[in-house]
Amino acid sequence: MKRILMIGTGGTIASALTADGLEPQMASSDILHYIPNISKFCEVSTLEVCNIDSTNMSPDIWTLLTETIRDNYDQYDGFVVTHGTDTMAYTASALSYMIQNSPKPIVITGSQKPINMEISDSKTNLYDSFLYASSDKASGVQIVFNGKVILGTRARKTHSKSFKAFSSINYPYIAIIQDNHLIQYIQQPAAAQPEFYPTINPKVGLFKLTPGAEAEILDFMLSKKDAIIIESYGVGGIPSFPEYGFYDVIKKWTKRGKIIVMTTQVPNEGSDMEIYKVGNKLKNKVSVLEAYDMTTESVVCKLMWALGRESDPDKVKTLFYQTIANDILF
Ligand SMILES: NC(=O)C[C@H](N)C(=O)O
Repeated sequence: MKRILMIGTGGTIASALTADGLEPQMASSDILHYIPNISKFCEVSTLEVCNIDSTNMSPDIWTLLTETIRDNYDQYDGFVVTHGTDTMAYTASALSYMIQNSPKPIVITGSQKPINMEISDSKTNLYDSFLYASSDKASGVQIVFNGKVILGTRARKTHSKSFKAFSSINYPYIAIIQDNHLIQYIQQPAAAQPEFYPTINPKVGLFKLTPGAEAEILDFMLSKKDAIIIESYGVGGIPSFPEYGFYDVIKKWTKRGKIIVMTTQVPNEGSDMEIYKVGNKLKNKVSVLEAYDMTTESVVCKLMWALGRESDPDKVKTLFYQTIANDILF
């Protein structure tokens, strides 16, 4: 019998309807009562690190989650974290960098409808998550949702209401679960022991380009943060007319040691800045990094992890381009 630790954080799966809308209220032990059949294959202990709508998720809670899993690691065979869907992809990315090469599965799940509603995806998602966390083939960090197992570094919320809330970006599903049967397509590489990195640097920001966007705003953001991700268009570039001022702002702050990563707002296939002149100059004359096939969620969390370990831009660059949990393969 597998021993699984269920860690509650809140979200719709733990929510009840109040006069002001849905609010997380249920403890993990209450949620567990809805899926008695899992006792056939696992024994579950429960705890909560918080009980929040995941809109309130923070890097401090990621540290707490990492420490909780680290402190309980030896006592359990796997972990199920219940979480709101809104920032679940960020937490899946964060845990992929903060807990690396885990031989034991760390599964994150949640739902689009509360567990006590007549029509809800909660019970299936939870049951599937415990099934996956109890599998000998599972390892590392992943989201289990709507019958799909998505690598933590590749998940993105792509539907705000329907049960198929998550997609796997630029990477296949690693497994599917159909009628309680697990079909494992890809096994994650794991080490004998995981590495835990509970300390991260949260001073990472995101600047989304829109026609008319002002370099002044980017300048302000770079004055406040240690790293900025620019979510650009297409395969990547920056408005290049000198009067726009973007090139000068980027040059000024990279010279001062700030990290700038270019990524794309296009959901699939990633960046390739060298294709167009608007990106090429930036890539080759200024030391701007590039996200390639990584998700924006992973870029945010990878920078927090890398900046938590190093401050020298060359060392951050080396960590950034290192493939971790299959996050960058381009
Ligand atoms: N489906 C959900 O869980 C959404 C909720 N607002 C949350 O992220 O906590």
